[in-house]
Amino acid sequence: MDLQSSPSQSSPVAVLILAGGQSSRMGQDKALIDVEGTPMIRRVRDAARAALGAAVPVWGIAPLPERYRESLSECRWIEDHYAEGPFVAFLQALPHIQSEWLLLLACDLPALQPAVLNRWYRSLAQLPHSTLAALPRSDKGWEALCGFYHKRCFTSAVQFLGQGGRSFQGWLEQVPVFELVCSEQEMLLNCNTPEDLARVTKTSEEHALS
Ligand SMILES: Nc1nc2c(ncn2[C@@H]2O[C@H](COP(=O)(O)OP(=O)(O)OP(=O)(O)O)[C@@H](O)[C@H]2O)c(=O)[nH]1
Repeated sequence: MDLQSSPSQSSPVAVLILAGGQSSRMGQDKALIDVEGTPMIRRVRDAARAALGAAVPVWGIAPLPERYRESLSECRWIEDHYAEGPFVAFLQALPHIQSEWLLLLACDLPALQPAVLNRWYRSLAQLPHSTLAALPRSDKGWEALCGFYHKRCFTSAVQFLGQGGRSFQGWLEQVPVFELVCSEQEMLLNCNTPEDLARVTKTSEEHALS
């Protein structure tokens, strides 16, 4: 697996959005579904920018980047040559992004709260040097696709890949991860099914009315 690239200019933090996979539970490409009139992938980008500043570099990785270019124009796209899931996509993107911290986000997180992402980002400066990732937890375990990774994690992630590892959860069991407090668990909702989508739409309509 070739993980080389020409590195970009460094910045303290960047955002990486994952778009790809099968969307088999949704039955159509989740990234492009409108929630409150905005494609889900753009909502994710907008929340990240609101949290980290409009100038934060935003990257996307997808097997077919052209599918998303219109919805996410001001984004640097990387082609995912393997389409072997989120961990392998993340590893392909890391050599392109030289920021100290990377906020990794799935494209199917329509309820992200910028204030929470901002609070998490500000907490990173206090973490021990050994920390490679800072993530929230849910009852399913680490929320690997909604949190921060330090650039030092690359070596360990490549080693894990070399041992045949392909899953975030397996890798995260082996590295120092800091738990980000998340009492706002509703923002971690992955919109995977038409039922999830109906719930998100109903919640946003209720907020609009209140
Ligand atoms: N670039 C890239 N992103 C992926 C890949 N597989 C999944 N993703 C993204 O990872 C996130 C989580 O994906 P999942 O919901 O677990 O999987 P999915 O294939 O999209 O959906 P299902 O078929 O319903 O499981 C979403 O943002 C997907 O777009 C992949 O192979 N490459």
